[in-house]
Amino acid sequence: MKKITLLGSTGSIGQQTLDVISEHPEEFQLVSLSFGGNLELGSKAIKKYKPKFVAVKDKETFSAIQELCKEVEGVTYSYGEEGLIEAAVYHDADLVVNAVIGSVGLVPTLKAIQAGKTIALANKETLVTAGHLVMEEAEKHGVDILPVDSEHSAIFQCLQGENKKEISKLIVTASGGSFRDRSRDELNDVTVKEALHHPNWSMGAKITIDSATMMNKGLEVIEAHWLFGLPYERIEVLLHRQSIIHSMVEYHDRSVMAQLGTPDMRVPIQYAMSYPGRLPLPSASSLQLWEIGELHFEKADFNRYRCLQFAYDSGKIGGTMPTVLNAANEEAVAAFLNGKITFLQIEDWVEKALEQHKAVSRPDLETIHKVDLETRRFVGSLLS
Ligand SMILES: NC(=O)C1=CN([C@@H]2O[C@H](COP(=O)(O)OP(=O)(O)OC[C@H]3O[C@@H](n4cnc5c(N)ncnc54)[C@H](OP(=O)(O)O)[C@@H]3O)[C@@H](O)[C@H]2O)C=CC1
Ligand SMILES: CC(=O)[C@@H](O)[C@H](O)COP(=O)(O)O
Ligand SMILES: [Mn+2]
Repeated sequence: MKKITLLGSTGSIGQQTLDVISEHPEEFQLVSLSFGGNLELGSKAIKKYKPKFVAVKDKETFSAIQELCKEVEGVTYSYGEEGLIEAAVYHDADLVVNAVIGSVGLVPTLKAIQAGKTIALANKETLVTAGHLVMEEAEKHGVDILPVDSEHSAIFQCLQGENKKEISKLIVTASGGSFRDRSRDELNDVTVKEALHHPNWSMGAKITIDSATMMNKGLEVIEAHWLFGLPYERIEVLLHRQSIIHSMVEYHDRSVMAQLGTPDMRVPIQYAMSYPGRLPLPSASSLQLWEIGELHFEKADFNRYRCLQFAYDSGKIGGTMPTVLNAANEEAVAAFLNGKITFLQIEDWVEKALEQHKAVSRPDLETIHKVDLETRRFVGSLLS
């Protein structure tokens, strides 16, 4: 029986992680969870899974959730950043599924690693903003960082039993997002509703917008760099509109390994949770390639998807540059979702934030926090 902590339990990945736990009650027990402010889904999970520890975003939610779940005995509640960290290091858990959104996931991940927990990582912003700190800490504490992101899970699966030294390149597939069939000129007045309509995946709002700008793929290139230790020159992005091939690895004999499946995040979530073994998932659809008929591929266009170029450039510069990329993008996406800026202004804001920053190499946690905050302030000032 693996004892699980789930950070971000009310989100898209969080809810699918709960589905996986429900499919395998004899394999997984939820002992600690966190959520932000979604009292409906939060209380439902507490009543069903009866965790021992619950952390929420703020004091108001902290009071409300205790009232809503007063019949569930033996639960300790907490809130705020400290609460999220307490949930992450909860003593009885073996594995932490980090499914929070944004760089708020960084410190809980570092603390969970220091507490010796295995990490199933969906929260890619953690690796983008401070990948070197996370990987160093994982190495130091002998902790596995298991990818949940579908592309990285695919690569990880293609690497099983292979020698990493024999990899020639990683091929990360990209759907192209909500606006893949529109030209740049047609993006001037797209709406939030249109942007939130991903062709293949049902996901949280922020990642769906990232997918439409292709920043998601940029963040994933940086994520792959840290998880698999390859230089950016050997990480390629390939447009593949069906999201059936989740990513590939080319070895130096030119053999290419791919992982395929219907787009269903429960598969990579469960693989990270069951690793090194596999568990059945009968409710997932079986891939019928004859129904799909053809798989489609295109070269990634860096002029069309400027955020992809920004991500490669930031990753190659390294240091605090990806921290700026991530913080500026988080702020810009939130502003777009709140109707304050247009879709194309997202990339303008990110570009301006990157231009004004002088990268600091090998930043410590304090520097990461400082740069993250300064970037958010800078980007905020672009509105006024
Ligand atoms: N969705 C997907 O299919 C995929 C997602 N990912 C990655 O997984 C991560 C989660 O994505 P997704 O599930 O879509 O996101 P969602 O927005 O659906 O969920 C985010 C979760 O984090 C919680 N949360 C938000 N802000 C805070 C905060 N400040 N403090 C504590 N908790 C907070 C939310 O709580 P509440 O809602 O209660 O406020 C919610 O539980 C992201 O990094 C994303 O890039 C990767 C691959 C696929
Ligand atoms: C499901 C998943 O892992 C997402 O990151 C997904 O890949 C988004 O799709 P695109 O960014 O390829 O549109
Ligand atoms: Mn992905």
